[in-house]
Amino acid sequence: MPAYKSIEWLEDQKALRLLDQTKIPAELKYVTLSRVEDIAAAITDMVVRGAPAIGVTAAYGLAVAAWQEESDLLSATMTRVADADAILRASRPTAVNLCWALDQMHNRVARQQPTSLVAYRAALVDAAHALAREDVEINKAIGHAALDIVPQEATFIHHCNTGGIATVDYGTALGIIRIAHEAGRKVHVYVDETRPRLQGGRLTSWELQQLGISHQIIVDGASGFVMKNKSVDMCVVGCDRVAMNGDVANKIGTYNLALVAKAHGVPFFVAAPISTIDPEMPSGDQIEIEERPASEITEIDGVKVAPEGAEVFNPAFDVTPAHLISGIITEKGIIYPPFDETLKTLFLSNEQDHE
Ligand SMILES: CSC[C@@H](O)[C@@H](O)C(=O)COP(=O)(O)O
Repeated sequence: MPAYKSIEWLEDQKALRLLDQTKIPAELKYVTLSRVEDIAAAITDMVVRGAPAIGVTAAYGLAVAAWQEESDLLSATMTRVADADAILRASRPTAVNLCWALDQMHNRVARQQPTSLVAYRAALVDAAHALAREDVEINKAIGHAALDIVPQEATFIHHCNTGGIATVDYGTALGIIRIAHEAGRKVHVYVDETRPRLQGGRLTSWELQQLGISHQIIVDGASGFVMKNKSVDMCVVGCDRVAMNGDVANKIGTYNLALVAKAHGVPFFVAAPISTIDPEMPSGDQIEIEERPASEITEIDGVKVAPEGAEVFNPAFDVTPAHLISGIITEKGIIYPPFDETLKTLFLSNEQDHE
């Protein structure tokens, strides 16, 4: 059992404790944050990362903001929380979970109709706890739904990091692998190292080690060779946003992996909590793709590896078109192409569940 918590509310300090993902695997280090500005910076700087994890972190960020307010006025605290919302919403653009979690916080707190500061702060903390709890349940449900398609002996290729640290626990795509392993399936994972931040080589490999799951790190460019020469049963990846036509935004390199999978006839599955379906996005073309600093590519651990002055284009995500996706695995089951109608139905049923 992993002995770490990705995200933890410290009730005595009214603060959020995050596992610092920039330090793994060298160190298991936590940061304690009691200012919303620091929480937003932790999201931007990827101290915490992974779509569900940043959603839940932002949710707790609102609770932190409510305690940061020094006046004992409900109205001033609500203004502080509204300001915090704007800061958190702008911390990373691609994962829809961030905005979804913030919207959920407001809806859930409003349903409580808190009339005192004490009740308002408590409602925020309770709503964030609920989102955190639900995240774990959703991930387990995704993993169990996938058992139907995971063979008794299963070899996966996995991209980026979608595990317990990218969520509150279990993970989405990595949760599928974990639950298959726990269910007694014989599992092996080829772990895309995932340039430039090495979420695979640093984080996924570390998580799989803790879980005792057989795996080998490969460079991103090796997936074609691996699919050609090894027997790969399926690719599983996570996602940051699902458009209504089934296009999916995920870590840069996911699209390449999907193309290679198509070329080799390897099924390509996306693990997606229903909260990642974005009704505002008709297709992947409208999804905002975050661009990150050049230094992520030109430097490794602070050491320059590119020529001085080299220009860089560093999109952090790409969009995999629906026609390359074999299925989307959600907490309510696996959906298959064409995705449009099923995505609409799933999204609406999820809305009703949260009313
Ligand atoms: C369960 S995590 C799903 C996605 O957020 C994950 O695949 C991913 O692309 C993470 O990107 P990152 O830039 O590391 O936050």
